[in-house]
Amino acid sequence: MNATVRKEVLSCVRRVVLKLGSSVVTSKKGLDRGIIQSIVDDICEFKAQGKEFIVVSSGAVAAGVKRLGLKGGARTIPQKQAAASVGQSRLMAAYEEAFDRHGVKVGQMLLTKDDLTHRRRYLNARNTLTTLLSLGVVPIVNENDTVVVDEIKFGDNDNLSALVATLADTNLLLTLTDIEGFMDCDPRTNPEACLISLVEDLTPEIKNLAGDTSSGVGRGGMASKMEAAAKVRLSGIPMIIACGKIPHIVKKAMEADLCGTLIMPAKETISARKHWIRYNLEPEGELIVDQGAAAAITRAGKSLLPIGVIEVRGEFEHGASVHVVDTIGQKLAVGLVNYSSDEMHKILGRQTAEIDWILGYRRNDEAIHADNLVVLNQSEAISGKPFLSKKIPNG
Ligand SMILES: Nc1ncnc2c1ncn2[C@@H]1O[C@H](COP(=O)(O)OP(=O)(O)O)[C@@H](O)[C@H]1O
Ligand SMILES: N[C@@H](CCC(=O)OP(=O)(O)O)C(=O)O
Repeated sequence: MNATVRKEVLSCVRRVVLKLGSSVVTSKKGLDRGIIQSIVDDICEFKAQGKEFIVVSSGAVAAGVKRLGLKGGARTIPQKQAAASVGQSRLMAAYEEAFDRHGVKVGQMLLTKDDLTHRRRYLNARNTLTTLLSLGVVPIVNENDTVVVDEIKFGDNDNLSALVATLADTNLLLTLTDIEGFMDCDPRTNPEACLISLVEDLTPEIKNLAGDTSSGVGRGGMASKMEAAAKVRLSGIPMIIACGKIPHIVKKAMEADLCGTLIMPAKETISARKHWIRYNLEPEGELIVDQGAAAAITRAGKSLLPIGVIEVRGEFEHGASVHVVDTIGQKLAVGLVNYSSDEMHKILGRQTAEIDWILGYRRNDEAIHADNLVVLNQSEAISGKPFLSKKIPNG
């Protein structure tokens, strides 16, 4: 069953985001050029067959720390940024050299969270990525650590790779780390840990099995890989988490070998635009809605009308992202609101036909149009099934 599912999922893969963790591309001595070369060799084999790859590579900070000889690592934010600056150019040089052996060109793309929040910049990033791919170039992506501080970071490259996978319309997110795959507990603290080789439905129970990092160089651990999985599966993209230290792991994973963990796409997916609304924007306020409106948007897929809104929280402009919340405080949806918070205060609870004479104009009939509204936990709510995972001890 597991083998059949893998073959089926991988048979239609054309474009891949390959995420390489710091623990894969670096060792205690700094950048691990041997590993990088062998992964690049595998990529080029598939590239020659017409498959496209985008590499999201961590390792700049870890490589920079070594290069700068910072004993005890980069402690402060400026130190991390300095290390990233030094390490990033070394990282790129290693990829240049490795791909050059195959006559393949690479292009660097350093992104910040802001780049993927603003719609125009998001679309620009998409154009650049697809143009690079059409020119046969392998884009090497990383977060632009030198200009961002913790509050405005993606935080980790797992989440960044998931956003890139959706942005670039890929068919697989292949994440290589320092561990066999996703296990039922952290193998570093529990030697009894078993590999979960197939995850069909990413329920909260499954996600809770993932812990933080203990590698010393990684960020986010398995928990951020599960966040990434939740993001890509909602775009219909499967994810494989496997160990980057295993020889020819890219080849094995792409050829449906039973390595690592395969996380299946959700049965109900959302469009790339709705995905952007849900995962790339930071909600700036809340609209509290009555029971009727809650049912209309969550069960019937309707727009949110001003009449169903009973309270407005926060200050926002029209076009901002806001949460839609029910009367017991549950976040039901997120969407782009057609009126500012000041306007919403005036029109809440009122009929659409009244908007004109209350405001003197009517921008839209809806507070949030259904096209700009994303119901949260959609896949779980719709499938309503208990989770099912297949466990194969150590393989
Ligand atoms: N349930 C789990 N299964 C596997 N690994 C886990 C789990 N929970 C926590 N981890 C930790 O996650 C680490 C991998 O994440 P991380 O160190 O961030 O790697 P990377 O640098 O590749 O992103 C593993 O080394 C392991 O210690
Ligand atoms: N942008 C950072 C990587 C941050 C990160 O997420 O690291 P990892 O958990 O190893 O993927 C760097 O290049 O060092």
